[in-house]
Formats: sequence, structure tokens, C-alpha cells
Amino acid sequence: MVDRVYLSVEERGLLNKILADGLGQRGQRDPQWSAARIALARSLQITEAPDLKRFAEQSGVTGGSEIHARQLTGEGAEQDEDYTDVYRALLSVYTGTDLFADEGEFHRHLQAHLRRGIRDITEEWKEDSSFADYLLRELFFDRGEAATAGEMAPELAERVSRILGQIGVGARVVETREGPRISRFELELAELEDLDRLRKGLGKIAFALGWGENAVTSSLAPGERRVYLSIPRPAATWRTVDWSQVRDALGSPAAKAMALPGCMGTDVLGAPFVFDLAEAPHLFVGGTTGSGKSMCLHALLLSMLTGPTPPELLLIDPKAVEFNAYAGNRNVRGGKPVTSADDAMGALDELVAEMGARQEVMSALDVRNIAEANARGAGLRRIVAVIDELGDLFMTKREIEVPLIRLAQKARSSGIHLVLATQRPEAATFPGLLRSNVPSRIALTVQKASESRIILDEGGAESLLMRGDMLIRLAGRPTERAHGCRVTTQDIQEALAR
Ligand SMILES: Nc1ncnc2c1ncn2[C@@H]1O[C@H](COP(=O)(O)OP(=O)(O)OP(=O)(O)O)[C@@H](O)[C@H]1O
Repeated sequence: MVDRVYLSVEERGLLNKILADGLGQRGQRDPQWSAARIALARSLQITEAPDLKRFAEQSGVTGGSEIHARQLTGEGAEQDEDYTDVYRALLSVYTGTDLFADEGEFHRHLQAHLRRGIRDITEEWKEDSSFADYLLRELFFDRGEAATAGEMAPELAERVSRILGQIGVGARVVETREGPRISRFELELAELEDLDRLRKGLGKIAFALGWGENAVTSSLAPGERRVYLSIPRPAATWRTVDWSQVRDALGSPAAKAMALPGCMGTDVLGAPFVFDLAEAPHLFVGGTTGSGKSMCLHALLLSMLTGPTPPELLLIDPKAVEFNAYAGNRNVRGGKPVTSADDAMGALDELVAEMGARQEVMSALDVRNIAEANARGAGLRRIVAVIDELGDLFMTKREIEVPLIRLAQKARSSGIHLVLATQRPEAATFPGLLRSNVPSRIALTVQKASESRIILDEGGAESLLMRGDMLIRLAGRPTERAHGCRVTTQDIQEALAR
């Protein structure tokens, strides 16, 4: 018999919050299983099994509490209230093992799903928003497709072949690959003219599959007459990428060789997307509210802090919300994030002065950049200034443009880098001189094609799918699509505790 599952104090707290604030069951007696079943349902939506080590281990739950199986699965209750075998069957399919035969394993998987579901709800449900709306959006939206996610690829391949025929493109599907959020088809085109027909027909393919106009994209693939066709999947079938997966990628020799390794998530096929901010050398990040911009910035900050030589971070946050957790960290310049426009101006002026001092050191050593200076023992540490939200800063203090432009123009060689983020990618927030000196860009979902063009000099970001979906254009490289990883408050705390 399934005995019980264990929860930490925080996890139990979330269940109580769902009951009281979400389901309005204030004062009722302990119907905690109803909240727990919602958390189970959330986890079961994700096609990948939860990490057993992380979510089923008992060690992290000291001081926590237990939920009995009879509450969770209805075990031992009347026949039509006992869902134990339904859960057992579901989890057997999920894991590919017979969980009817192994009670302990069933227990472990049940607990892992419950705890992952609680983790997801904690991340996704904003306290001040309606829980009913959250449930509708996260649990029930596109439920039909979610249920058939496993069989989708061959069925989709047939549909795609049929649609290609309808729009007059002669093509053979050579390979199908499922990324975390996108199905990618490699096509071999019959004739050269099929390339034009395909490009012109992308809107029709999207329309036929029920997506927005620019949701389906194509790009050239290696090999004769080969192209990739990328088709998004419904949100309920996405595989979430966690920070822990990204962090592992930063341990690779290639990433360790970078001066400022950055990884915000994966490419469309799920491989970590790692780049060197020192080569970027300045980055502009734009995306509408809820696009995942904050998570993207946290992933970038954690990547740099996890690297072999963490830089000094100047954090500027006029809204005084996003970077609070970093206060007191030894890598933060001045010990805490800067929140007022006047202090931001002062801090950036100091960086300009620091740049001047470093240039003198480099000229005395007769070297061209910080790497060469450090090879001669200069001991200069890289500095990264991160501003979230640039638009607010410009509104209260336009003059801040002056030190920013000077840094963007000249700070690269002295090891000072800028990351400028905004919710409002407008010409006024990203003016000409700054634009031309900040060559690397990340566009998360934006509302209009014109905003995409401000960030990337091209459209496309208006058709992204929120939640960290992004287009990255690094200096000298073509635009690439990536999916951000999820960064939890715990991830940030763990990284800062190092
Ligand atoms: N990479 C991701 N994977 C899964 N969910 C994500 C991801 N990025 C963001 N989300 C979801 O989107 C929500 C909004 O993300 P985030 O707070 O980073 O957006 P934002 O653009 O900074 O919005 P705001 O400006 O309103 O803070 C998160 O609470 C989370 O649920």
C-alpha cells in the first residue's frame, strides 16, 4: 500500500495558500488533498519525468509534514473515490516501468510529481492574480493536444507533408526532431523554386496549423536543397528547462575558457546556448511584461557568478524589485543594487572614471586590452553593469545617456560591459549612438514588429511565445532562437551562497 508522501514546510505552506487564497476555502477543515491533486495534475502535464533525486529525496524535508495516500489518491476509499490505480497506471506509462509491481517506486514517483507540481505552481501563480485564471491558463489550455503529445510528431509530419503539397512545395521530410517547445522538420526540396514557394507559404502553413502568422519559420540546413521548418507546439507540451541543467553546461571546458560565460537556456533542440559576454561585448535585452525578461537576466547573472572568475556586478534597478536578493553579495559593487536615478548616474560616472584609470594602466603596460594587462599581472577584474529598467531611468534622468554611451563606445578593452534591459523597446529608450555601440541583442516576446526591429533590426520577436522564448543576435552572428531556462528564488539563493 502507498504509505504517505513527505513535504517541506514551504511546500505545505503553498498548499495552504492555494486552499485559502486560491480556492477560497478559508476556515474549512484540512481538505489539503484537493490542493495536492492540483499540484499533481500540474506536474503530469510535463512530458519529461521529474528529477527523482531532486524531488523525491527525503533529506530536504526536515521539519516538514506528510500527506497520507488515502488523502492524495483516495486509497482505501469507496471504489469511485479511489484513484490509486489511475495514478499508478499514469505514472507507469510516464516512467515506462510497472509501478503496480513496485510499491516503493510508485511512492517515490508520486512524491516527485507532487513536489515538482508545487514548485511549478509556486513559480507560475502570482499571489495577487486570480488562481482560477491561472488554472484555466496553465492546466486546461490546450489540454487536448497535451494528452496526445506523445503521438504528435508522426501525425504532425503527415499534416505538414499534406499542407506542403497544397501550397505547391515539392518536399520530402528527411528528419523530425522535437525540441523543448518546437517540432523541427528537415526537408529536402524537389526543386530550387520550392524554396521561394516555401518561404512565401509559411503564413499559410501557420494558418493551416492554427498558429499566428509568423509562428512557423524556415532556415537553410546543411546539405543540398535542405531546409529546416520549425513549428511551435502547444504550451502544455513544452519541456521546461531548469537552471540546474544550464548550470551543468557551464562546467564544460569550452564554457570554462570564457571570460564571462552566459547561458540563458537552450537552442530550439534543447542544447544549452552558451556565449561569452566579454565578446558580445555589450547586450541589449527587450521584452514585454511577462515575456521572461527577468528570468533571462537572472540566468545571465547566475551564469557569470558560477563561472571560474566572477565579475564585479553593478546592479541598477529603478523599480527596486528584481535584484533585491543580490544585496550583500560580495560580487555586487557597492554591496547592494542601486535604485535611484541619481545614484545610478553617480555609479555610471564612477565606471567612466574607472575606465579611464584602466586605460592608463594598459597604456603604461603597452597592452591593448584587459586580458593582456592581466597576463602581465595587472589584476584587473571585469565589471558588468546590468540595468533593469532602462526606460524608467531615461524617463527620470535623460542625462544618464552620456556615461552609458561613453562606456558602450570605449569600455570593452578595459573589461567593463553593459547589459541594458527594457520592457519598452522604443527609439527613445535605445537611441542611435547607444544602438550602434551595443551590438548584441536579445529580444523576448514584444507586442509589435516595430519593437522587434528596434531590438534586433528585424521583425520576428512579436511572434514569439512568451515564457522565455527569445531571439538572440550576438555581434557578428546570425539571429538564433532560444528558450530561456526557469530560475527559481532557491536557485538564486544557492548561487549567491557560493
Ligand atoms: N524560461 C521559462 N520557463 C518557464 N516559465 C517561464 C520562463 N520564463 C518566464 N516564465 C514564466 O513567465 C512568468 C514571467 O516571467 P518574468 O517575471 O521573468 O517576466 P518579465 O518579462 O520580467 O515580466 P515582468 O516585467 O512583469 O516582471 C514567470 O513567472 C514564469 O511563470
